[in-house]
Amino acid sequence: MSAAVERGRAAIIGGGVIGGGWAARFALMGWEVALFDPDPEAPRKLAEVFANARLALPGLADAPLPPEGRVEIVPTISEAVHGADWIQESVPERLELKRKVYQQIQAHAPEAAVLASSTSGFKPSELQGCATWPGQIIVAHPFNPVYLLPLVELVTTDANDPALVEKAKAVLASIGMHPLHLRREIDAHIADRLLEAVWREALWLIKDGIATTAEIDDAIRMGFGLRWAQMGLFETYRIAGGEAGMRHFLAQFGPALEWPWTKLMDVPELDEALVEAIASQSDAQSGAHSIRELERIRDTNLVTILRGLKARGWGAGEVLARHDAALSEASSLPRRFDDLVDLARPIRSLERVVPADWAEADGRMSEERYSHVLGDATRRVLQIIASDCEHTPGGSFVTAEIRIRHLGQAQAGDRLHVETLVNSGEGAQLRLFHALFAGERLIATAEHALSHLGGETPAPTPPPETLAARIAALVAAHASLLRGGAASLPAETTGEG
Ligand SMILES: NC(=O)C1=CN([C@@H]2O[C@H](COP(=O)(O)OP(=O)(O)OC[C@H]3O[C@@H](n4cnc5c(N)ncnc54)[C@H](O)[C@@H]3O)[C@@H](O)[C@H]2O)C=CC1
Ligand SMILES: C[N+](C)(C)CC(=O)CC(=O)[O-]
Repeated sequence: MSAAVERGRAAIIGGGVIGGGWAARFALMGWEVALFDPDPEAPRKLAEVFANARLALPGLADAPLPPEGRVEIVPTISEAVHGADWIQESVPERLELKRKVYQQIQAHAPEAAVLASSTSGFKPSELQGCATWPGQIIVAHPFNPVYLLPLVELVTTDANDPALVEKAKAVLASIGMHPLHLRREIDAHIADRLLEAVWREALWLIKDGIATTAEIDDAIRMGFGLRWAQMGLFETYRIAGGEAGMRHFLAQFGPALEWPWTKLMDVPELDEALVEAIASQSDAQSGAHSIRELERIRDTNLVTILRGLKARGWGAGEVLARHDAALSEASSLPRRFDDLVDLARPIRSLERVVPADWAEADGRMSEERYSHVLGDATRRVLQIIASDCEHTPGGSFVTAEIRIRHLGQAQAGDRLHVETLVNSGEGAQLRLFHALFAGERLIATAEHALSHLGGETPAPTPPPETLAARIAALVAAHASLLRGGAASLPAETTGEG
């Protein structure tokens, strides 16, 4: 679904915590962004959100990304929404303000644009109330940080054309999100209902002097919060029921629901004393870091967790894996031998961004990641050479030797690419030459020697005829580049400098 969506133009109305996150997600996924916010501080805040988002979001992908879209802060709503395909309203949570803003938006917006609200609590029918075109308005409720968390609750009404709803789902999936379409509208949607329940109990625990903010956070992050990151409530409790599963769990723990464990129905009064207790405990817990520092810590942790889930193909990791597949499909990197239109060019064998969790404490990409990236480039070249060919069962190339020459450094968030030459292919042996760039800077070269194993015997054997012919064609085409200095490879990389 996601590969089919054209990148378009997003208008972001309100550029605070949530609007800034939307702007970053759209722009980093290649959309043009126009943002309107009357706050004179909005450009500074937006620049800081973008700096953090650039370190975090692109590194979620193990696939080539589109170039970052242009971002413009404009002085009026009409300029922001002009020509927009998607309009995301993220102004403060006040119904009258939101309705006023829709009047202004709809006086200038294209009728076909989706007008989505980030509201945490209002139902779409309330937002559609006095609108010029109620059918254009939906709820797309994201989670902070919008540029990393995939969930977006999509809430619609009968006033919305099903085609507009499908378009909304496709756009959200194309920017790496997981649209959860609610069966019907309800105050505060699904996730905030759950969050509010936990929040209310937490406020009571502080008010009653049972726990501090730090202790409550430990109770979450050392235990059930970790479980919830990968399985939800029900799958987790199914396992907790033992071999008899959910029925046994309900029989054993269901009666507890009637015990006086919860204060859910009572709302603690948020009086001065409670506000002071929460705020001062929170200062003691986390005040040593600025909010931007906390955001960076949170983002790196989330990137690490999400990438772990992606490696397992589970939960939010499945969404990331699907998005990677769509990004790869949409990229211009060669995948098949026929994609090598001009054999006499180096093969563009990798494009990716350095993820936050690949960096040392000072931000530099750690040494083992050079081998990782260059290994991925080798794998891609081997896939290209072997594409659409019949394989000898068990036949494959294995690494015999890798020599890496370090020439510079990459940082978290840097865009990497690798250009590869095939420098020899005698018998069972294959040698590749990689040049690794961070942006335009050459940061490493590598020689990768491989042997072909035939499958039936452990001894190296020449690859099948078609593969051997392709390798020979590439060796011949690349020979002059290796001798004379490739057009897109600096002379020193090919040993001619
Ligand atoms: N903060 C959160 O954790 C989440 C908030 N939301 C929802 O997102 C929306 C925005 O919330 P936040 O970003 O947290 O608030 P915020 O206070 O950080 O940002 C709101 C922004 O809107 C701007 N603004 C005010 N009037 C405006 C107008 N007439 N036109 C354009 N911009 C205007 C403000 O200058 C401010 O920059 C709310 O509906 C909220 O419920 C949704 C998910 C999470
Ligand atoms: C506190 N909140 C209701 C604004 C939270 C959300 O809406 C979602 C989130 O990011 O937790």
